[in-house]
Amino acid sequence: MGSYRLHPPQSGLAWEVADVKVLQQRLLAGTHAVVTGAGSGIGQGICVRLAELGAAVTGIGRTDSALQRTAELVARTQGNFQWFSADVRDCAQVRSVISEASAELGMDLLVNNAGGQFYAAADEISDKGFRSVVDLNLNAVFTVISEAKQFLARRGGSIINISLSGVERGSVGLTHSLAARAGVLAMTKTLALEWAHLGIRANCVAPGVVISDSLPGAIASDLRDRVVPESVPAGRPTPTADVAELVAFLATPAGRMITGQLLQIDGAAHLGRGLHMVDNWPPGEEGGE
Ligand SMILES: CCCCC/C=C/C(=O)SCCNC(=O)CCNC(=O)[C@H](O)C(C)(C)COP(=O)(O)OP(=O)(O)OC[C@H]1O[C@@H](n2cnc3c(N)ncnc32)[C@H](O)[C@@H]1OP(=O)(O)O
Ligand SMILES: NC(=O)C1=CN([C@@H]2O[C@H](COP(=O)(O)OP(=O)(O)OC[C@H]3O[C@@H](n4cnc5c(N)ncnc54)[C@H](OP(=O)(O)O)[C@@H]3O)[C@@H](O)[C@H]2O)C=CC1
Repeated sequence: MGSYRLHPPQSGLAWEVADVKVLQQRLLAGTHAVVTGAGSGIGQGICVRLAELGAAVTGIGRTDSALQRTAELVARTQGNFQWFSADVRDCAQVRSVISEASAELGMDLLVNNAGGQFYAAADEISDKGFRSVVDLNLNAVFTVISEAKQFLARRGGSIINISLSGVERGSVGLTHSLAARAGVLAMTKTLALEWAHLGIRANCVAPGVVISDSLPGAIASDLRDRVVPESVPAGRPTPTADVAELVAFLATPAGRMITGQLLQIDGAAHLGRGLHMVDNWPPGEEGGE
């Protein structure tokens, strides 16, 4: 048996199609979804798809113009979208917007998507830098969930925490973020236990590389042309639309027995050698964030 090596994807595969939408139209009509980090990238894609499926969607983020752009995209689908400007690291702001958004509507789906980090070696991360990333990717998730619980409990709602593919193993340059995401995974499993009797489900959805408009152009092309082909067994990035479709599926009754799970949507990247094994990745001072 030869050693395993990555092969470029064959041409003509069934998955070489534009964004695929498999869920029944209006499947989420009558539901209310709250999405953090709604003004760009994955969060924006999730908002648009949920609204297209009939959910009333509330988006949260810090930048009004970005949230306004999501509102415009949702409007094209005849969907229902409201947004609140808030920093998820600010507990008082979180409590205020979650309760204002959900007092009447209740909450059927909460997507904790706001997140991010900078790439840095562990010995280059200051205490403040570590805490800042953990605050965004772990502490804020707890605050949002804590406030949302009373509304999720009304009808039995679903929590989806957006994570990172490979969260169960290490990755060079991501000490702070992986520490936070591992904490979120443990939190997710624990809440799946504690709140199962309320009908509240909790799962993590962990995308592999998603090349969205938010990434700087040089990073995006390096990921697409070199890093992904060299590290993702499927040889391709994860489309935002695929993440949105999975999130929507988990929110439907068909997902009612799925809870406490980590769903990695990454073309087997988590089983591969890891992005950090590719030369010149993570990006250093020349190309990094
Ligand atoms: C399958 C795996 C895929 C992997 C790819 C993953 C991709 C993504 O996650 S895409 C998401 C895209 N967006 C982002 O990642 C967001 C980019 N980052 C940020 O927005 C910010 O860095 C932040 C939110 C994570 C932190 O912001 P903030 O709290 O405002 O932090 P400050 O600027 O005030 O800095 C605090 C502290 O952190 C130090 N620091 C910041 N950048 C770096 C750096 N590159 N290297 C080292 N240290 C850094 C900064 O210096 C401050 O510390 P002190 O110097 O001690 O004050
Ligand atoms: N892109 C990728 O390859 C991957 C991304 N992920 C994860 O998916 C999630 C979304 O990433 P992606 O769409 O790529 O990145 P973006 O940077 O486009 O999205 C992050 C969003 O979160 C918002 N946000 C950031 N900080 C805060 C805050 N303190 N309060 C409220 N909102 C905040 C940002 O808006 P604003 O700054 O206006 O507040 C932004 O809209 C993140 O958790 C990311 O780590 C996971 C795997 C791979």
